Amino acid sequence: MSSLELRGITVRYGRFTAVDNVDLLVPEGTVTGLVGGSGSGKSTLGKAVVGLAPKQSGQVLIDGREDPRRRGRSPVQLVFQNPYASLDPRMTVGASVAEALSGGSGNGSGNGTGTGSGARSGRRAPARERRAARDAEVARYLELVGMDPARAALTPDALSGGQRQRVALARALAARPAVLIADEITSALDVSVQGAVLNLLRRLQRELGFAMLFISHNLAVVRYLCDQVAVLDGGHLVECGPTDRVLDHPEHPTTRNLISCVPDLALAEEAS
Ligand SMILES: Nc1ncnc2c1ncn2[C@@H]1O[C@H](COP(=O)(O)OP(=O)(O)OP(=O)(O)O)[C@@H](O)[C@H]1O
Repeated sequence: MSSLELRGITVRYGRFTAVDNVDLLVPEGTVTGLVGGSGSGKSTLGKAVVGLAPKQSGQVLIDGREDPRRRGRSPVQLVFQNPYASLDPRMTVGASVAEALSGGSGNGSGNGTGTGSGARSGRRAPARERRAARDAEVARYLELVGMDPARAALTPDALSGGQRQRVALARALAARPAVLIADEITSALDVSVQGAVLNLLRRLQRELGFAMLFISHNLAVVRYLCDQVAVLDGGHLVECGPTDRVLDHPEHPTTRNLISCVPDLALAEEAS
């Protein structure tokens, strides 16, 4: 299990500061919800963690170490809001997931989901065997996210939004992340499949034990999924604490304001 620690992260777009000196710890194996109004800097902070936003200053630490790349790849995976944009339309589902697998067959590292079928003896297996091992591993990741492995041969245009988001998750998990950043991953989906994807994410997070930064507008979902909540306002982290404490007894006016916009949570707070 791994932790994610952000120290003094600042992101500027030209002269505009989108994220200002943010410190945040996502303890190992736990989920932190990142909430805030529109434009408060949530996505920018998530992108800065994986180097997709221009970080002016600050450090991203995994298990206390900066940039601990494994096999040349980042231990942090980001799943975007839009499953239609996050997959290459020309690649089959199987090829997409296979691309994310580290070095072909499993190495038994990371979250322990590898097959262990690689050439540890030093002898390189014939191409046919390597392909079969890779296909088996792709099938396992598709099964992990509740998809029929027979769909590996399809391209994304043959899938529904919910199925595409499952493929995007399978792809992220195939990279065996220590940390997953989920940026509004259900907001582009039909309400009827949002619950299924969230249940899946909760189950996988518990089973595989990765740390997760869960970016969301939806405080009810944050309550369901997150151990702690961090609140952004104008690029500043204004409040952070255990989920029940922050949502039931908010200390900052921004948090109170966010809660007051959700009728059920506002009533729960009034009743407590
Ligand atoms: N590439 C960019 N260039 C310039 N400004 C940007 C860029 N990306 C984001 N911003 C600005 O940075 C601020 C934070 O944007 P960000 O997308 O991180 O907010 P957010 O909290 O994720 O909002 P939302 O919930 O609406 O997605 C906004 O004012 C936005 O306009």
